[in-house]
Amino acid sequence: MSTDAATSTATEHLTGPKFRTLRIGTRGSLLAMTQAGAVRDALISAGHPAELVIIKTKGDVTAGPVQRIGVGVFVAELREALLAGEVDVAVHSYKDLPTAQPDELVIPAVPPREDPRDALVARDGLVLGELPSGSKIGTSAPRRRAQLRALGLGLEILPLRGNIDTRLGKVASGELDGIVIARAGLSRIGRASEITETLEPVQMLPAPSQGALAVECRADEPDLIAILSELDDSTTRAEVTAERALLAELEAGCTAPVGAIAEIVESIDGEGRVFEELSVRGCAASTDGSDVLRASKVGSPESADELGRAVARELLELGARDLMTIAEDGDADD
Ligand SMILES: NCc1[nH]cc(CCC(=O)O)c1CC(=O)O
Repeated sequence: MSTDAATSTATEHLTGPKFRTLRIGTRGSLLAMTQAGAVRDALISAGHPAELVIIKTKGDVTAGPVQRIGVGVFVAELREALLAGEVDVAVHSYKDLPTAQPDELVIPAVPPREDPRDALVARDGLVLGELPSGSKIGTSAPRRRAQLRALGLGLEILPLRGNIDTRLGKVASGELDGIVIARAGLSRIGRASEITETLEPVQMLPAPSQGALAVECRADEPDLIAILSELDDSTTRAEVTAERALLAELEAGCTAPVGAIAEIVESIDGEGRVFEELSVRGCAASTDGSDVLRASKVGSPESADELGRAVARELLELGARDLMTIAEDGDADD
């Protein structure tokens, strides 16, 4: 650790026997506050005083498409606050993080995740199969748009942004017949009852690491890293590691038409012993939904990273690179 006076002032609360109240940086949206609040409560329960500090990000004040504001916009300013020592901990929706991790920051905890699947919220309690051809469905993720189109239901897919409440409001007002949205977000803010269908991964693979949180801190704080590690869930960690490795191997970002789900499953060996395996499924799509490639593998949870990369390489062999390039050149405006 540096002997620089300013640095020791900023970190002295970490070097004593007890931490002072940990400052957790969060965006101000209801979802972000709920997620960071859950981490705060878990820390307090484990005996570590903690409080929330709201950081306003450009993503919260701009209504333009995510592609135009830039990938990672929801993340960058939280990280700046962390690096500047304004907060000790940042809580992110893991799927919003770029795949490249900055050297100065680490993620000591991935808490148990919510259901990673996507959900349909449609008018009149309708499920996908009941929506008439031409129904207007809102979603902003190229991944969701591509997979919806590939279902061949003749749905009209429209761009959708804003916080969860705004999005749900477009179904209630009749502007849209339905929206597709992460189930986890709805559950966390207590509105899962509005879901009319939870989409199975065979229809719609979620975004890599959807439903998971990343609890991040500076890399040079071993005491804090040890405390945050208590919140880590090894199952979620293995699943997210595989999904993120798949995304990284495809060299794609959080707005790419890439879906992935990794799940720890129980298998039985030749002698009847139960053991855990990691199942990984992935897809790459063109935004227009003309083609969705899929691949999957099952292996050891210890080789989560390699398993995710192997599924990605299979997608690349099937032509994923060309497919995703078509998507980028085409209408990727939402
Ligand atoms: N990209 C926005 C975003 N980031 C995290 C969530 C929901 C919570 C999660 O997936 O962990 C959402 C909303 C959505 O995709 O519907």
